[in-house]
Amino acid sequence: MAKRIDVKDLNIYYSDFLAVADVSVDIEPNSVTAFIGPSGCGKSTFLRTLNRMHEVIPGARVEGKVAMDGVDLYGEGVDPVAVRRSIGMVFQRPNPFPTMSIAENVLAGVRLNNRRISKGDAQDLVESSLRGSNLWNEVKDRLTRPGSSLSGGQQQRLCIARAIAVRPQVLLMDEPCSALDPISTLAIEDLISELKDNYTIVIVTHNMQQAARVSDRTAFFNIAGSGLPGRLIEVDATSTMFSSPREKATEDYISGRFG
Ligand SMILES: Nc1ncnc2c1ncn2[C@@H]1O[C@H](COP(=O)(O)OP(=O)(O)OP(=O)(O)O)[C@@H](O)[C@H]1O
Repeated sequence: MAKRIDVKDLNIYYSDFLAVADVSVDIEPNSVTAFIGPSGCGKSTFLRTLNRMHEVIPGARVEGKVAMDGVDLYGEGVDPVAVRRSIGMVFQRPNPFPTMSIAENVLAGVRLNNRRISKGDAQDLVESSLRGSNLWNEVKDRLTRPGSSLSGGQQQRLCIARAIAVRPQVLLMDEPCSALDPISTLAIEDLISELKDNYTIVIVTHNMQQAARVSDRTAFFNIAGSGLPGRLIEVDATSTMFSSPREKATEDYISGRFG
């Protein structure tokens, strides 16, 4: 079941460097939220705090609150591994395990979580996950071939299948199409629109047309200068952000005047 994420007064650090300051935003369930903004404003950094991937970097930490359906993800006793299981992530470059078979790639996250699974259940999970990522018809006859035998766009859909196989509630996508050709990009965008029936989706994108095409809400981040923290400038329905943003900086960015 898709869940909502509420962020309140979040400051994000790399050691002493305050990379992103004072973010408060609500991310609605069963919707696609796009993060846009110029390079270095902290979109990826902020995205990684939503499933506690940020703290994997030595010295990296946060102040403030990130809650999923009211539960503080940084609360005492919360297991970061469980957080990452319920909030999955898809990266910029498709990163299937190259020598592992297509089927085993889908199951990799499940196996990592030490879940025992019967052969029949594994087959069902492979099929449902690949159907969920719109890849089943293309690979059903070659599930034992290595992940690296697929095209870039297929590999990215394989990674999405791997992410949804662990049944997350939220999917974070960090520029998932930036390494893909236009056709594969459209396939992933169609898939994102379908996935929001079941998941809450957050996508970082440099492509404004993509944000306009796939997202329901858009959050614009900006940075006033190098060495200064990135900040969330405004967030609203995507149609509003692209037609009548409140802030001039948003309008300038969207209309290509900077960034
Ligand atoms: N591992 C890290 N260690 C230290 N500083 C980092 C690290 N990763 C990112 N930063 C810094 O944090 C700030 C935000 O970077 P981030 O990659 O989140 O921005 P971004 O908006 O996603 O950029 P881009 O659009 O170029 O991917 C930058 O100043 C960057 O140099």
